[in-house]
Amino acid sequence: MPDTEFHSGFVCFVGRPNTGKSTLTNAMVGSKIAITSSRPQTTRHTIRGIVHREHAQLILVDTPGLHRPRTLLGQRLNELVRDTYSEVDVIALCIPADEKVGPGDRWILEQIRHMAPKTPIVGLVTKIDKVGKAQLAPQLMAVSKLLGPECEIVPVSATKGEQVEVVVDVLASKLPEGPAFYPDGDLTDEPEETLMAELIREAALEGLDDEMPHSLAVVIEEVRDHEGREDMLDVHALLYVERSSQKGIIIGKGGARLREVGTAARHQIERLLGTKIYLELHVKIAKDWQRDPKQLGRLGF
Ligand SMILES: Nc1nc2c(ncn2[C@@H]2O[C@H](COP(=O)(O)OP(=O)(O)OP(=O)(O)O)[C@@H](O)[C@H]2O)c(=O)[nH]1
Repeated sequence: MPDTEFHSGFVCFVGRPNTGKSTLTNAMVGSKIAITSSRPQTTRHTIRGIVHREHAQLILVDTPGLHRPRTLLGQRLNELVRDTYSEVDVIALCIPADEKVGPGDRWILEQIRHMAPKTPIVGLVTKIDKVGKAQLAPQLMAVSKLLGPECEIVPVSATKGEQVEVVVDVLASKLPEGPAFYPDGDLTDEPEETLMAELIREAALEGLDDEMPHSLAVVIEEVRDHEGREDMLDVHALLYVERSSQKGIIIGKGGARLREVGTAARHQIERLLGTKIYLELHVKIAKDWQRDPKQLGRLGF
């Protein structure tokens, strides 16, 4: 009997670098990018995109990268990663069609199994347009052998749009039954600016303690074409904090930290938009902005 229930939930893509996770995310989401400030309180994850279909809503979340812990900070990060993996409803492990299954894939799988033993895993063999059928068949078998017989394997090409809907359907089938978390119409208003602000905010909070998140707001002041270059955008953003001590923390000694934040955020935004950007960040103090309705309005809350 066909399943006519609506399914909704959280999905994350994992895999070695360059395995096609972002490209597939974009192919699934299309032009719809989530307004992350409206994320449900049930999740602390950054939402990369929301896939709306008649029968399902998939919320694609970002997961911090896995790494071998060498320090206390490393351990803490891994705890965060563990929480993320165990909170999503399905994990999609991406392995390219044209690269042999290797120790990197096995290590990632071990980590996932260890951190989220109950979360279903789906194997995605990506970039299938790069290989012929003769090469694809053994790769599907190799991935199936890696994951075990209980896991579904889906071949896909994000760039050619082949099998993308099959990926959506298979992932959707692993999600719990339930209503959509987000209304359809929520997703398209100024998605890029909101997401840019969120990526900058994320980069600025990297490694800081729990207090700062509530005190930091990011506003995109201006986005325009870079003079003389069609392939580049200028983005000006303001980071609002509540106290001068916080300003110091964000900026760092001699501005070093802010420069790192800028670089990290720029990479993320360039990846998202597919264009080069010139990112300019300024930090301002807006005292008690959280409690001041006028300031809140200005900051877009
Ligand atoms: N031919 C082909 N190339 C692809 C496909 N999907 C991704 N690529 C290319 O593979 C490279 C890596 O893709 P990404 O989507 O950035 O990979 P990623 O896993 O998100 O990479 P990280 O951010 O490093 O983890 C890019 O050059 C993509 O254009 C595909 O379906 N076919």
